[in-house]
Amino acid sequence: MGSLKNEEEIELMGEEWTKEAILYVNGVRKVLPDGLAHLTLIEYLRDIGLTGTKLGCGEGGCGACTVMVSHYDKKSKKCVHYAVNACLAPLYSVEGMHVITVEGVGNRKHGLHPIQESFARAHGSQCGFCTPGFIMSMYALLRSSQTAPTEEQIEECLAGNLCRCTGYRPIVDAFRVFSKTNDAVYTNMSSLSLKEGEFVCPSTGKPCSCRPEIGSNVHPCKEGVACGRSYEPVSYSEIDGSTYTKKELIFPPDLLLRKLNPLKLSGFGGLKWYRPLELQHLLELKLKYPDAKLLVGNTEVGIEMRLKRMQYQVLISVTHVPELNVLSVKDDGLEIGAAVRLTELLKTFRKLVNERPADETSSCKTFIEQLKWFAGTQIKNVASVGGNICTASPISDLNPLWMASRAKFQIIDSKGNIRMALAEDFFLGYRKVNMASDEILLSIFLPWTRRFEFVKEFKQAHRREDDIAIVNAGMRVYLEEKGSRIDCFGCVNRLWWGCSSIYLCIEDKRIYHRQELDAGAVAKCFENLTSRYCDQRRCSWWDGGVSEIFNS
Ligand SMILES: NC(=O)c1ccc[n+]([C@@H]2O[C@H](COP(=O)([O-])OP(=O)(O)OC[C@H]3O[C@@H](n4cnc5c(N)ncnc54)[C@H](O)[C@@H]3O)[C@@H](O)[C@H]2O)c1
Ligand code: HPA
Repeated sequence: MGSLKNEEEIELMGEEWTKEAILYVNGVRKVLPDGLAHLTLIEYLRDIGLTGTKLGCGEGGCGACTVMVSHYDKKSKKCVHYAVNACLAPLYSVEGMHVITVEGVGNRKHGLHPIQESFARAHGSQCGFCTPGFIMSMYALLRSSQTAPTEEQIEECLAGNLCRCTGYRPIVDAFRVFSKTNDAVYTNMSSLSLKEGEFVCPSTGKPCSCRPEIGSNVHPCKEGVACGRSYEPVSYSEIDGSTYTKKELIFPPDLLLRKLNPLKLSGFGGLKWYRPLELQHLLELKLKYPDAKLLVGNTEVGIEMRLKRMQYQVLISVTHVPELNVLSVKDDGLEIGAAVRLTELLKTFRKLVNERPADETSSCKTFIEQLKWFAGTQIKNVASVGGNICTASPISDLNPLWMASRAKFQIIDSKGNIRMALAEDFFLGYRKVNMASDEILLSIFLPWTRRFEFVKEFKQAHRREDDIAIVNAGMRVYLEEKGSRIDCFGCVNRLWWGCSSIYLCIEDKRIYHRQELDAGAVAKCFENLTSRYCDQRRCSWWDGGVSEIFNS
């Protein structure tokens, strides 16, 4: 092994690595010293006295640690704002960014922010532990929305925040005042949908039987006695921030002008942390440190290091490597860089589904559906497509879909040689993939679906949102003249991961011929498949036959 000096010299070839790291927290510039690579963002925030951000589960599941991160996106020339779990974000991952915590949103001394005020008035807070996280999720949604969000978007942004006191109703009520509510949905309701004695309540906008006394101006709901509601939602104009004296924190101009640098920092126990800005330098690092862990969202590695006590000596954050962030629409499909975040991917799929012929986007639709249940917004904002693929976890919600969609993975080695692997050949077993130690995943190619080809997702978990699958699957139906076939890929109860060996082929030549095809027939076919899994699961599902289905 060469001397430290020689190693340094080799590392410093090519790129000008620097240890200069800065961060803005609630509008205040902080210089991040070297030596903190082992710290998470929440540890740092609480160390500097910002204890409003709470540490709950420590694995990105409860949202108590939610903060908002903003950075300047050179491609779109815009500042982007998003919620993240500070418990998983490595401190240096937010270098050059602006972090806003609940303290930066508002407080009793300088005035509550309208979000906080509405939350308090709706009794959204009880024990208070989860409150900062809810406020920050909502704050990030409002700051990143061009127009008022819909109620669905509000619910979606809260899927990664847990509250064990309120039952969520007061929280949703508190935030509802910021939404674009289509009152016509309620007020134009046909009288047929109202039961006798019911009318549309002017207070709640929903059917109820609390009609005011004739001649009385007082509506019972206004007094908080009818409809079982003690809280009446107030309109946004009532919470106009008149008590909010502090201005909204802006994106620091300093960060707009700042040039990003490749980082080489360190942490406790000799931990090395790199942030290359070019693919070539990433490959060089991988050649030099074959065991280095690549990081994007750290939502898997962070758990491995903290909760499973796994130790890595070299971490390479690949978030800023341009080739890994490609999202390119081609004639025959979509190319997705391995570091593309799931939120970005979701946005792209939604756009494609609107723009392209329906035939081509069956896979895109199924990814949109599955991503709803994948994890909370904070996780999707940072977790990458490649991180999920390379983890090759048997509970992965997306990997069966890549296989069913005939996706191909582009893999590059440290010398720059590129090869392609079919998704269905890539997964070798429990957390094992077909990739050598000097190789990394460069991108994913998702082909458009063909005519008469349909892809569908399936996930069965204990709880609908933000939970680990017991069974999940990706299925493809392709209808051909000579009979049709269904290919199915999936995993069962974390115990088993089959990939190539579970290449399931259930042929149903009886019903599905191209001529007979309609959307209903395909839906029925998927329903049969999924109910088969569910039934099996209910009756001592593993021993009782699921393994048989998967191995047949
Ligand atoms: N914590 C949660 O609540 C939660 C929920 C859903 C999903 N997830 C995780 O989301 C992860 C995806 O995102 P992430 O970006 O946070 O993962 P990550 O940064 O933790 O990296 C995960 C793994 O993928 C490897 N990796 C990443 N990019 C690679 C590349 N281009 N080539 C080769 N290896 C690469 C890493 O070295 C690491 O082993 C999944 O692995 C999944 O476990 C977490
Ligand atoms: N979904 C949910 N949780 C996970 C996944 C996933 O795909 N991978 C690891 N944890």
